[in-house]
Amino acid sequence: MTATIIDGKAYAATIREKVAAHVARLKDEMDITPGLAVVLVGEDPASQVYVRSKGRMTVEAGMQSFEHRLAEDTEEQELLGLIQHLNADPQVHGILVQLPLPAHMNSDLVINAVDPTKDVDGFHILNVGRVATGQAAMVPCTPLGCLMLLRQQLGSLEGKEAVVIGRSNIVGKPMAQLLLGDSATVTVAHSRTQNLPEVVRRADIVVAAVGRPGMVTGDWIKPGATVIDVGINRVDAGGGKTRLVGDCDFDSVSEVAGAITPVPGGVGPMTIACLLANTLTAACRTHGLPEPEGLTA
Ligand SMILES: NC(=O)C1=CN([C@@H]2O[C@H](COP(=O)(O)OP(=O)(O)OC[C@H]3O[C@@H](n4cnc5c(N)ncnc54)[C@H](OP(=O)(O)O)[C@@H]3O)[C@@H](O)[C@H]2O)C=CC1
Ligand SMILES: Nc1nc(=O)c2c([nH]1)NC[C@@H]1CN(c3ccc(C(=O)N[C@@H](CCC(=O)O)C(=O)O)cc3)C=[N+]21
Repeated sequence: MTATIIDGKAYAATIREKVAAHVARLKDEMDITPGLAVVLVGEDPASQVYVRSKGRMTVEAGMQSFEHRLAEDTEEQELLGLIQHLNADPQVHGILVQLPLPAHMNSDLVINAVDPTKDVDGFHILNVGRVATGQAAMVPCTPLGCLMLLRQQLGSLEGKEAVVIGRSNIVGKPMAQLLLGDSATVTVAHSRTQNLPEVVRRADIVVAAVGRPGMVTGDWIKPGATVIDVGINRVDAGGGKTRLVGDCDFDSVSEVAGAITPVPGGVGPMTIACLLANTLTAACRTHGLPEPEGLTA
């Protein structure tokens, strides 16, 4: 079997168009321009790339983009002060603090300092609890993007066997909650899981969020399964060049799977599209306006 390639890049573009159309109406009819503030602490080159493309796509969707870059050795208190300032700024509807933060900062404290209604990453403890209990929340962008791709590919997820590899707070755990919310039967695997290939072979749906290039191979995959590859790994491509690969060995997995997301061009663009969607949703909620349909879980 040769897997269908799930074109996350194209699907993300349709979401960004929907967002842009709604933003244009908000501006026209209500004189409201949704705004997203992105805070980057330190000089990590990969993070700088994400922050730049987030800023560009925010502006392309008709929203305001505010970028704050702080030095690596910034005191935690200064970052908390900036967050208070953004919480109070009516032009800012969404706040994203790029992770990971430098080691001298307490990430939980920083994340929970963001006003939960502006927490477009969905990492605040209140949003985590709302997602877990099925209440209206800000849903983390990467898992939301994966859920959208799965629904589009499979229709209903009800009763499907899903295996999520990875249990981080930003991908694995919220992904498991969303799959459960759609009535899949969910297993969360991690570095201590025994017989991982066997566990994964049961799955109709595999979400790989590990950070190990090519770890999942074709012999782990049930024929016809849908595979969502969240991994973003930069590897040596020879001649001083690098390239991005996922957590799945694309060539062998795509011979067995029914459908698979590529890296790049799969989950990554969906993450950014969902960030814009969350910013729009936050702006609508702040102003007590109806939310756009189909842009949240
Ligand atoms: N496409 C996108 O938009 C995004 C992509 N990513 C990418 O997704 C990947 C995961 O990110 P993130 O969740 O932040 O990573 P973390 O490092 O926070 O978590 C990795 C998880 O993988 C598990 N793990 C590690 N090694 C193994 C192994 N050998 N077998 C099974 N499980 C293992 C860990 O288990 P344990 O808990 O036991 O240590 C952990 O739960 C990365 O490649 C990252 O770059 C991340 C965010 C967004
Ligand atoms: N607070 C916070 N929220 C995040 O959502 C967050 C974060 N911190 N820290 C880092 C990770 C990583 N992440 C990605 C987003 C887009 C792509 C993306 O668009 N990738 C493109 C390729 C980009 C390239 O070529 O480098 C693709 O997969 O096609 C990747 C990774 C968000 N993260």
